Amino acid sequence: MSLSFRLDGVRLGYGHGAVLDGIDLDVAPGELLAVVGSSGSGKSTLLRALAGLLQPYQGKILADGEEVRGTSPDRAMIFQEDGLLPWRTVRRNVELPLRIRRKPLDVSAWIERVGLAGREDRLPRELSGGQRQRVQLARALVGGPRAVLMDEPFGALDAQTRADMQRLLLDVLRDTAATVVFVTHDVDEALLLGDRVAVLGRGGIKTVLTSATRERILEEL
Ligand SMILES: Nc1ncnc2c1ncn2[C@@H]1O[C@H](COP(=O)(O)OP(=O)(O)OP(=O)(O)O)[C@@H](O)[C@H]1O
Repeated sequence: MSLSFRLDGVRLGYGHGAVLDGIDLDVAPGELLAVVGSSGSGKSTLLRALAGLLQPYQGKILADGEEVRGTSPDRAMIFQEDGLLPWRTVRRNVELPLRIRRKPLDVSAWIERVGLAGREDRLPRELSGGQRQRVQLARALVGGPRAVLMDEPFGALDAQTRADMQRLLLDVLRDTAATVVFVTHDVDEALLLGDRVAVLGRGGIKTVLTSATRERILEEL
């Protein structure tokens, strides 16, 4: 069920030179890979490429051995902010992946799972930042994706809400088989969530740490 990724000699950019080059990376099925790096190091760029939103200039990106050529409902994305459709209620935002796949619109269990029961009919602007990220989490998982790509999803939240969301994420991921790539600039978040931690810098992946410590990550950053 969970997806594996393989990047082989990947070069990524936006038409004016490479942002990342020579990227070789394997992500195992069911793994949670945290990606850290300073601002501008290319974390979002890497994630966009895994999502199929950005094609490499060179090299290959494979998902379960198949080249990634565009987006797929198998690979759900969660953004830091503005990931929801502002004119749709909580329920109708969460239903979206099911509508696209013409599946039954059975979302109540996920809305309850993320702690939003009773708020189904609210619009995103009527929710707190943390609640909006709960909606994104439910929407990402409701269709049973094989991978979830998360771009600093808790980066704009206060410390307590962020800690609550990290706990919720670890909890709900136990019920899914999804592979997760989680981008953050927060070393502690990467340590808490990641099975492994990839450190980006100087246009590439500096290292992938299997048993990461705070000191080791800070050394590499
Ligand atoms: N759409 C775009 N068009 C042109 N250049 C871009 C685009 N998106 C990002 N870049 C450039 O690519 C580089 C890497 O950006 P990216 O957003 O991947 O970094 P990041 O590590 O996610 O940063 P942050 O932590 O600040 O979000 C930056 O130099 C940025 O200016």
